[in-house]
Amino acid sequence: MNGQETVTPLRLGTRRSALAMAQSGMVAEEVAKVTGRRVELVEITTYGDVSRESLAQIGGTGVFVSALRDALLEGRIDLAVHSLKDLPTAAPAGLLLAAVPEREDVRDALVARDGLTLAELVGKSAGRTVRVGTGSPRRMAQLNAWARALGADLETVPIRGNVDTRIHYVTSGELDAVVLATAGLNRLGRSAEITEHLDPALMLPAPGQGALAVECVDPTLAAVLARLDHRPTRAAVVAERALLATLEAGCSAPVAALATWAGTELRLDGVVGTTDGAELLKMSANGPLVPDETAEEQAAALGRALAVRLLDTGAANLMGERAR
Ligand SMILES: NCc1[nH]cc(CCC(=O)O)c1CC(=O)O
Repeated sequence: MNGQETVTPLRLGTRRSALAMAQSGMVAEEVAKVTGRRVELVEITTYGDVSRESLAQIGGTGVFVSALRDALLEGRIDLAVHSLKDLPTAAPAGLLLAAVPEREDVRDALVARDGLTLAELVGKSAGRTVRVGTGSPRRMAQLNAWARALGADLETVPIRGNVDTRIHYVTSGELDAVVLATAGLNRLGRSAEITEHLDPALMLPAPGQGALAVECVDPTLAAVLARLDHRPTRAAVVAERALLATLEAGCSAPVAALATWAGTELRLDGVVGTTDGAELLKMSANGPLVPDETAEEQAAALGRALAVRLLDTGAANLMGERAR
């Protein structure tokens, strides 16, 4: 007996998808190490998992998160693991973002037929439309903008579903390629199926992509879970999410954002566009971050400032404009 069996295990709430289970399993091991407690996974079905409607119809990626948050607030679980990019920028009162562990690969990945890259697909499909599956307006906007600039005959096809379902569109021959997050494929041990890692210059990732969020309610538990926090990752995603939150208040066009570190400088790239790729606005900002207790607020200020510049430069006029 090591004594661990006598204390109640921590209940870690997770979605049931293969990706969520893989992510939660990894975090559970780390949580067990820092808390010295056993961790059991509690599977929670979210509306996003059972509905086949498009994410836009059912209210965005927040549908994956709200059932887990309800379980936390009702005390049915002690902590929850989310993909940070699915986490709405506004959190209900009482929830603590206890840890943002070190980020995985941030890039989007192409899984294409015959091992091809995007450029090869377009080059080898003369006279035929290249069909690329993605349900993400952000990915559609950037793929379509890329194709327009090249005069390439490419069509984005809205698809949804888990990683298996999406890759099956390619293996079945229905689509030429699909775009997925590299991080998800890596965590599932399926990186070998990636045929191209898309350069962020072509396909800027979603705010928070590749990062996880560990949420809980109990401040004592949060203080222990803070040992899983990776500060450079947290500052980066704080900047990206501040940009997203500010843009969400000003327009509803697709948004991409990526903060990267160069020494003590945080560089933030942002993209806002129209889904058809006819307009794509790209801007970046740099901030030397002082690594003190205000680092997160400095990162957030960088994100808000870039969002305001994007809005002033035309993001507010893009399709889907909201009154402001
Ligand atoms: N929108 C669903 C979602 N949420 C997080 C990931 C991947 C893992 C990550 O970005 O951390 C995915 C799948 C995808 O975009 O291919």
